[in-house]
Amino acid sequence: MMKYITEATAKQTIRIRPTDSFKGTYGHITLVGGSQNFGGAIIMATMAAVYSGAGLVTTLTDPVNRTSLHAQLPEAMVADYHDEAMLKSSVSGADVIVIGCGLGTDDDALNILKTVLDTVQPDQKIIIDGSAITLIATHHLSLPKAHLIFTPHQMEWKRLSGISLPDQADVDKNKAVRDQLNATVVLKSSHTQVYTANDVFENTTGTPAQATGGMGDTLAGMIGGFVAQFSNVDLAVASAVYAHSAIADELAQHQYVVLPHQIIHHIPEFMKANEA
Ligand SMILES: NC(=O)C1=CN([C@@H]2O[C@H](COP(=O)(O)OP(=O)(O)OC[C@H]3O[C@@H](n4cnc5c(N)ncnc54)[C@H](OP(=O)(O)O)[C@@H]3O)[C@@H](O)[C@H]2O)[C@@H](O)CC1
Ligand SMILES: Nc1ncnc2c1ncn2[C@@H]1O[C@H](COP(=O)(O)OP(=O)(O)O)[C@@H](O)[C@H]1O
Ligand SMILES: [Mg+2]
Repeated sequence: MMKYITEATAKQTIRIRPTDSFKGTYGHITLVGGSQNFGGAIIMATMAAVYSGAGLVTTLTDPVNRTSLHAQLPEAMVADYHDEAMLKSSVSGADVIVIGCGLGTDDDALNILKTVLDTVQPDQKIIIDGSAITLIATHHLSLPKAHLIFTPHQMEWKRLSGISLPDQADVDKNKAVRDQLNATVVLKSSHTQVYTANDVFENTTGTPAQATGGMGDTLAGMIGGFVAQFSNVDLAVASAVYAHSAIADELAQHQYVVLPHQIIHHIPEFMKANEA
């Protein structure tokens, strides 16, 4: 039976911070992505992770993106994703990895993705978005033992699952592929659904004002931030999906279009209003 993601989901998840805590309490995220052409995607994902409250954030990207990322977000550490030793150690040191936002699909991107998938350990959580999903589908890459969270839009889900867009309305078909992948699947659309081991949740927030490039990159970073901080992974994913679109709904009351960076700036306020 379909369950719904509501304000109650967010309030059940977002916790008042204990006084006796420090940055290590809130998780270390490593994000990997941002080719020379798609730097904006990894900047939005990184900002979303930091504004969601992740304790420590490291971004591995093409060096051409370093200055623009730091100009917006001095809080993030940045390294070159071509440096394989650095890539491996940054992945090993993370609680949560986010890969694929603006990664692209060329040979460099494929090699970087393979290195990350080879390095991930079973106790880690990895959010697989955008180009990383396309690469896994195209090259039939095998998946690591880890907590896998895929965040496909409908075309990416078609590439990964083989399910046509009309057939994606069939929850049982999506579920069957989720079971094969043994992953959490966030199937993004105007009514985003979250497939977990035991449940299917449908989001109740969202607006066509969100239909703009970078919106999914922002969600991937938010999911990373929520999963890094809140121990129930399914609730953390569902709450990030809810918050991303609830903030957009609020802004869309007065705006024709809502930009990803505008959502990002409102995350801390949303979390404060819903902490419990
Ligand atoms: N500023 C930046 O740096 C940005 C960087 N980005 C990065 O770019 C990379 C590629 O990601 P991508 O999603 O743009 O391309 P891709 O996977 O080929 O999908 C496009 C194809 O799928 C279709 N399609 C798409 N959505 C659909 C849907 N919901 N339902 C149905 N169909 C849908 C679409 O159809 P069409 O629009 O042509 O009708 C088209 O054929 C990725 O790494 C991402 O992070 C972007 O985030 C933008 C901002
Ligand atoms: N009409 C809509 N209503 C609600 N949400 C939408 C709508 N259109 C797009 N979105 C949301 O915007 C995001 C788009 O993700 P994606 O296609 O990966 O964007 P990008 O890769 O450009 O960042 C998803 O979270 C999706 O749910
Ligand atoms: Mg995307």
